[in-house]
Amino acid sequence: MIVRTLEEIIDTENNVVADTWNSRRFLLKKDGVGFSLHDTIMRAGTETTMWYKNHIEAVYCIEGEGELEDLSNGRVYSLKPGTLYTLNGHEKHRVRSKTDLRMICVFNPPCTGREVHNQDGAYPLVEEEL
Ligand SMILES: CC(=O)NCC[C@H](N)C(=O)O
Repeated sequence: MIVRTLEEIIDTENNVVADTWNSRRFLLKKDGVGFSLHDTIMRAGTETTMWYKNHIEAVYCIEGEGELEDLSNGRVYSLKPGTLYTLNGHEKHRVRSKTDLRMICVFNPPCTGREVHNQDGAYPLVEEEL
């Protein structure tokens, strides 16, 4: 069994800070459970364009207000606590945060730790052995 707390992660390298978000990474590839799980804050007043070509990501909003745009068809959805989106078609998308948005993010295949978006908005696929 793996038991972790946010307090334990916050001052470690598993709190990954990028320009518009920071991601507290609770479970990673090395944990061997088949997915990674992150508690992520998208900062108020920012927008982030992403395109997870190599991963499926599910995102569950638990705090804040914002907007999600599916850039494959222009549809716009509001984000608020209780909203889940899943990029099962690897859709290019954009998140606009009106307030800080707190999102629980699950990735398959799991992230390995330090990933931040490349120029396409993707995370590279790391094929390292455990
Ligand atoms: C919602 C979203 O994808 N935010 C970007 C950060 C990423 N999900 C992460 O936690 O690594």
